Amino acid sequence: MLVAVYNPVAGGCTAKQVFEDEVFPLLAQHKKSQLKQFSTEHAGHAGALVKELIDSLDAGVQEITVVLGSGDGTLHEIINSATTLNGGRNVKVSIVLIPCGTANALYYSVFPPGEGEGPHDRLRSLKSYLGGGTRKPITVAVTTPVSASGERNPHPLLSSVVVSTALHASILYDSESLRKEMPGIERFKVAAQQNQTRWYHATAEFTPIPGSGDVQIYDPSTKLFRTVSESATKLEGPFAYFLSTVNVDRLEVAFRITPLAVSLPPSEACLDVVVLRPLRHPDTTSESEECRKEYVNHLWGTMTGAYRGGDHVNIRYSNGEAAVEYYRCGGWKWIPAVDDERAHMICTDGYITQIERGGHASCSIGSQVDNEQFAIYA
Ligand SMILES: Nc1ncnc2c1ncn2[C@@H]1O[C@H](COP(=O)(O)OP(=O)(O)OP(=O)(O)O)[C@@H](O)[C@H]1O
Repeated sequence: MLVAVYNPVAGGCTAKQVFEDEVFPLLAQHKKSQLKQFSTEHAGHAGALVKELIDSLDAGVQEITVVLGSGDGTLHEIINSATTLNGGRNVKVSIVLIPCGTANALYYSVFPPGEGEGPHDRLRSLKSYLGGGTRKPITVAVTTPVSASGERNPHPLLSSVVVSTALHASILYDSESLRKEMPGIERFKVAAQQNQTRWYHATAEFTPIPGSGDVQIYDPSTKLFRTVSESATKLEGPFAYFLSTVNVDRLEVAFRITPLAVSLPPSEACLDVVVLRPLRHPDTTSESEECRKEYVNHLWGTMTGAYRGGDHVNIRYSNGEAAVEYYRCGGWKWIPAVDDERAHMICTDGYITQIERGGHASCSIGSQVDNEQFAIYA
């Protein structure tokens, strides 16, 4: 089954126009105009629609192709509604992605614009599909909130781009209220400034990559990953930044936060995690107001490297230590300090979930079955 779904309010509200002017005419040229078409009417609609369509398929039909005009958030809704992990049928979902959102992290990671390239072609996934191109599996990260009594939430949250806490989760949380006045990526920058002196108290624990059986860290002196000892797989806060990605090396077209996902690709599905802990900086001697203010310069000095092609991963402090701790793992557990309210926020592809006080969140790479259910035409 082939369907078209677009979110008319994603990004700069361009999806309707893009579909009418570019997507539908190209589909018609390829004799594929007989498809069901939907414009989403409310948040959550895309996920409900695709789930309904899957449920209506004849028993023998094992695949649905969705020409999707949206950002990463609407794709996130579809994945979470359709996944077998949340009771969905085991039907393969192939996405033809038309980037109509604000950040479009997945699209720009799969189709990065070349250096000095002009306006970016937003029909590359569609052209791949029409030309019989490749279905690239979408690896999922599975995040489970766990209550104070140790009860795992029965509905895990799937992500196809990012799972984060700390600064990034705060940015996504605060930027949502700025969406109307700032439809573009500038709202993320405003929210970042609002949160730049906040640190997050928590403990993070990494679990091994399933195949290799180890947790790895990037070493800028060798420009390679190495195995970390078991005792070094547990990190104490405070944290400024804690973010893991799957499928992407960037969160916006020019913000390559996990560049090694592409430049040093892993041999199997895993999570790339970028961590910044202020007290690792040689000049940061305490958690005082003064140190927090001073650390803002170090924070942005490092993070802006993501806008320079991802060179933050090679920045080193005066003591030779890497500014960024860049891990590769099979999963992680985030245990917020009970009295740090903001440390209880988890962001999964832009959606914010609160961890129960006294509880924690665990995130792991999806199983082979989970990682084979969804794919994007690339
Ligand atoms: N008709 C609608 N009215 C209001 N909200 C909608 C409607 N249709 C979808 N949504 C919601 O719009 C939100 C934003 O969509 P989406 O994430 O695709 O775009 P974006 O946030 O602009 O882009 P990105 O995620 O790439 O930054 C989603 O949370 C989705 O649930």
